[in-house]
Amino acid sequence: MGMGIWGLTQLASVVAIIMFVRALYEQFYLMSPHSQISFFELSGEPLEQSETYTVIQTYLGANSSERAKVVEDSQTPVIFGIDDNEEITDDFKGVEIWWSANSTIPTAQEFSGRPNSDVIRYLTLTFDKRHGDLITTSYIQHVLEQGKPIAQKKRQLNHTTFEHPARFETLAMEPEKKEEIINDLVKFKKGKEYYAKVGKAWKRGYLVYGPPGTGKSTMISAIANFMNYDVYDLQLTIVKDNYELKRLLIETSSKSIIVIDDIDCSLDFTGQRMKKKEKGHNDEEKDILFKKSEEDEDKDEEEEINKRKVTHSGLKDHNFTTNFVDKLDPALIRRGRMDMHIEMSYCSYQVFKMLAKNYLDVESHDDLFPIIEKLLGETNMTPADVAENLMPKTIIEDVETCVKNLIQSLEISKKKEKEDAKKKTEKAQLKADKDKQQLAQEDEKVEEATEIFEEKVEEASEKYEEDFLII
Ligand SMILES: Nc1ncnc2c1ncn2[C@@H]1O[C@H](COP(=O)(O)OP(=O)(O)OP(=O)(O)O)[C@@H](O)[C@H]1O
Ligand SMILES: [Mg+2]
Repeated sequence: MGMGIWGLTQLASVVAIIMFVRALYEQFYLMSPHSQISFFELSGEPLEQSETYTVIQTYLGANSSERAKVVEDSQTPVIFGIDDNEEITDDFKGVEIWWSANSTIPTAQEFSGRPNSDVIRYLTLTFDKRHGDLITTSYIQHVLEQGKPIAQKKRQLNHTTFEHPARFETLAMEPEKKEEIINDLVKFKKGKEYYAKVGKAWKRGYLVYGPPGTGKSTMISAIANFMNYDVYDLQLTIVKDNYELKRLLIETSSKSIIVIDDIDCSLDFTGQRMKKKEKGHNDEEKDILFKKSEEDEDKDEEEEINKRKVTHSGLKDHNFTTNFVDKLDPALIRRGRMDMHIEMSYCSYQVFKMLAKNYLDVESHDDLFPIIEKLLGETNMTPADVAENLMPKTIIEDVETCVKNLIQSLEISKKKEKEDAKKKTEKAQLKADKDKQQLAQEDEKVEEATEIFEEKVEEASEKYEEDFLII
């Protein structure tokens, strides 16, 4: 009906008006159309990435179907977010939004405290000014809500951006053992063809174990530096199943070491581990699994998985554990699958000498070194504690004072160990006495009960006799 009153001319003029408005709009659009909001990577706190930045990056990465496709096709690791100078277009309720990733060289000191702080990254959101309200009220909230859960999952895999100063040269351990590990790594690195020839996946598993402070983390840093790989921290406690683990592993870039923090999940480990645990729950185990994948014939694409097992008593009963154990591919974590077992142990005299060389630049001392050798044979001290004791406490402390400090600590440690042992014996004795006492008490009770029983029997038979007589 409405259309009926519109003649052709009217319609033509409406079209004209629309076109005119559109031209005006376009002109307006080109003149002052956009607003921009930027989100910086750093939160202002040293070494801390802005949560918002991470969440947005995650949202953008997860949202880009095109990127996902590329990933599927080429089997390249998924890298969340967008890369420098890349642009992503998003659509929200029919409104187009543009995201770009940029970086700038810092001019002020405000972003200091970050290793490799050569650039500051930021994400810029560009949108039509007319949609300002929608963007600032709904869209940003939408992005954060969508990105957050994924970002949280992603955090299971923390890329450690710190520099790792540890090198094999400064890692104190028996030289033969160290050499064996280095040779193994070199062989692995060069073994691409060999692995392909024998039809084996190009991967390598290491189990690093030992009490706290014996250098397990230092060993991993040394390996990372030696292989020139990135280090990722993966918390197995949050990984629900195999699928998720695989997804996380794909997320890592190639040439990376993945450190997996794991609670004691009582996998079918050998009795050796159980024996260790009996000694004390301080023992820690750490698995490293190296995995290399071939992507480019010429490129040395490598991936490492470093799996770490921590025996933290407090975490033992946690639910994730059982979930995890049930669902995770045991092949990835079983001790038997590890190609090499590396035991990090308490400081030996040989290890002490390396630490003394590293920390004090001293190779021998006629009077003091023999004392240390004797003490190290009598008490257990971790390389971490030895190193700590060797470090000059003040700038005026000389080598001799430092070595003497260590001797003092070793003596204290020896005394404490003796006292602990004594206490333990005393405690055991006390318990034995108590058990004996309890046993005696129980015997007494049995005796008493027997007496009562006999009395009762007697009473009963007497009564019986009486009754019998009555009858
Ligand atoms: N074998 C070692 N050689 C050189 N330095 C060592 C060694 N072991 C320990 N250290 C020193 O002690 C510190 C702590 O060692 P590290 O963190 O590697 O021990 P860990 O076995 O990983 O301990 P935790 O079980 O507590 O994680 C290191 O920063 C390093 O300076
Ligand atoms: Mg450690």
